[in-house]
Amino acid sequence: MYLQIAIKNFSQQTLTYRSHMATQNLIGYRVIVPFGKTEKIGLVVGTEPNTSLDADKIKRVLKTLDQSPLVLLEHLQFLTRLSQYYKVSLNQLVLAALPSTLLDPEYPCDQIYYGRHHPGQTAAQIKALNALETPITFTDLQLVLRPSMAQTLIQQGSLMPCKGEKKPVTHTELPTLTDAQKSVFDAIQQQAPGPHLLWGITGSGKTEVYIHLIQEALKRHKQCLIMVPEIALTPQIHQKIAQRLALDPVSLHSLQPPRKRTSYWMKARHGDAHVVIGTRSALLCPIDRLGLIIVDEEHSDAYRQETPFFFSARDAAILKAAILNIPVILGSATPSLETLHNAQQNRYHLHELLCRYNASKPSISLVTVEKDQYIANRLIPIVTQALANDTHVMLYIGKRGYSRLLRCHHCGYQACCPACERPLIKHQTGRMHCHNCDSSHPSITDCPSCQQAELSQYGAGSQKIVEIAEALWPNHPTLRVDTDAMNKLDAGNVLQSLNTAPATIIVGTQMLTKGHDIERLNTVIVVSADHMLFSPDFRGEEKLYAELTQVIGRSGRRQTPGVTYIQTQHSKHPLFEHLNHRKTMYDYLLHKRQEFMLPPYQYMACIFIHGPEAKLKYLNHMRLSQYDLCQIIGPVPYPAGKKKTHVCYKVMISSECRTARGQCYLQILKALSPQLPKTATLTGQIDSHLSP
Ligand SMILES: Nc1ncnc2c1ncn2[C@@H]1O[C@H](COP(=O)(O)OP(=O)(O)OP(=O)(O)O)[C@@H](O)[C@H]1O
Ligand SMILES: [Zn+2]
Repeated sequence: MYLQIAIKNFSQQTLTYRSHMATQNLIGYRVIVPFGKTEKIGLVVGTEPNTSLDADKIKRVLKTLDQSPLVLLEHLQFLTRLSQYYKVSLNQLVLAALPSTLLDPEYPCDQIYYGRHHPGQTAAQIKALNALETPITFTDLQLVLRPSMAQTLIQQGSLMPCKGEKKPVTHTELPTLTDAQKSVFDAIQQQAPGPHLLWGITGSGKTEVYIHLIQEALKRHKQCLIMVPEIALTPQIHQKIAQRLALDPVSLHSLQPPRKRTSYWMKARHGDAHVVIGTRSALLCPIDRLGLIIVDEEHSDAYRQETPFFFSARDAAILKAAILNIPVILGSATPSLETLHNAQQNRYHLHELLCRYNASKPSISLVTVEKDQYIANRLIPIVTQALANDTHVMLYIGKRGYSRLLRCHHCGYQACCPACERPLIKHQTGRMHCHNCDSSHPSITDCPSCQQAELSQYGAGSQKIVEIAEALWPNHPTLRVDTDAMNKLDAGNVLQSLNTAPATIIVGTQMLTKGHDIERLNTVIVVSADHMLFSPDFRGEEKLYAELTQVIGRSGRRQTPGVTYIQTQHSKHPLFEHLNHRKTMYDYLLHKRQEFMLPPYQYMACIFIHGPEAKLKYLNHMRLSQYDLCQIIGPVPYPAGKKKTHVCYKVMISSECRTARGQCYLQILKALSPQLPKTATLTGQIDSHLSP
């Protein structure tokens, strides 16, 4: 018997080994195998009775590590389907699905235990548990604890071997759903399984509906997965679920230290966590008794993973739910055009929540600003009054940094990133940063091109707005929320703490927009919305609509009505005209897509070729052959990113037929790869909507 084993190796393909067990089915088990002069841990993903390889050269597995499969068959089936759809190797997907410690040969491999607090533990036991870093192997456990203590903890279930069991759920009383929420809840219960779009305006209580659905799933001894687009949203939902359902959800995200992540992953895998909250990678965790998936803020681009391979966690969630035959809820106030289109075509069930819970819809005013003004004069007393009323004020600015452009008024020189040619952004530290490729450069004052003038600064980023706010309202704290100021997890915690903080001016970027439920925030000012009105990205308007709706939605979420002021120089733009009428807005956006033959009316894919400039010059003149039912554009030059000496080319494929698109994509990859120099890399994105 030959085994296909997923294992870290250069080819990124699974490797073949000979089984050491005659009869046992090892699919889903971890094994130790010889690898060159060392040994490695791999996961068995398939078996075959024969092989076309030279049988004498195939090495034998040394040892099985797990007592039961670590990855379930259904989950392997999901990963296989995902690999077929995104044309990514199964090996890569399996490696991404497992926490790194579980494949680390340095980590001794015997039975793994993880710690669990529960009532009735003595102070000494709690202390011992706290001192342990779990998950822990049996061997390590003997080294860290007295054998008698280890024994007791295992016996009483405070240290759980990774096997899985059904933990009882405590029944809690949930807030009563409103009639509208109840009818959505009932409809989902009746129509499950399959994809459901929950299109509910901001503050309509989508989270409350999720919690009721989770409670029902728990009663059926199922586990639930809630996906959030950003780590910043995990603390809030974690706290809400823990409180409402009296249980301890586990979170899975990339900012966790490896051991902690492994411990949580194990709890999810073995059924010990009733509710798992996570960002896109959580979807790859083989949750034992998964009965419900919720994809909150489904429209978010953060569900798209680009490296090391491309996939959309939202779309993958739909695939997973189909394989497991369970419901998947896509929730948003501003669904993506793809999802809405699918609902309109009856491929997804559609549920709507049109009113806020116990609050009115915030009002929107457009405010004209003069070119050199950052905050319109007429808004200043409004903010002052809001702060005096002990309420928070949000100044939303979609951009980080201090000033956005450095230009010479004499010769027109503009400071740009030497690597990717995007404008450099000045930060308060004085240095200039490229937000595209994350590089940092020393500041320049005089124009390096004509030496005739100092560079002038244009456009404000969040740092500048903080400076302005501090000067205007010196007696109130300002809080800057962007990726330069804090990491995403801290942002979530800081925003949570605002509920009890004095009246604060919150200045921030997109980290603020989605899902946050901040009390006493009634006044929101969008400092500038114009940067995306004329974006070259065909999704620019869709994104701006979502961004604005989400920002507006942060205000007035309790009794006092919210007011949003949008500062613009283009108040006649159709986007503003439809801003308050979601149906006509979506008609407007969808109509444009149909007219220009863009998604969701077309399926797209992109291929990127990265490499040294000299070696890829020939791509400038290359003509790719045409494929039936597909349009192909490129190769065309594309911004290259970090490496100065490298260039990038992009090929775009679009088709009305999904299968034709997929085949064409593979054929182009096949045609391109043998021609490329070794130093070049080829990557691809299926369903990618990157702007041309
Ligand atoms: N039936 C209910 N009973 C009690 N409180 C509710 C109910 N429905 C909603 N709420 C409260 O109303 C507020 C807004 O609800 P929630 O955060 O669920 O809205 P949402 O639709 O998820 O909004 P967003 O899209 O902006 O994230 C919350 O504080 C929530 O607890
Ligand atoms: Zn750059």
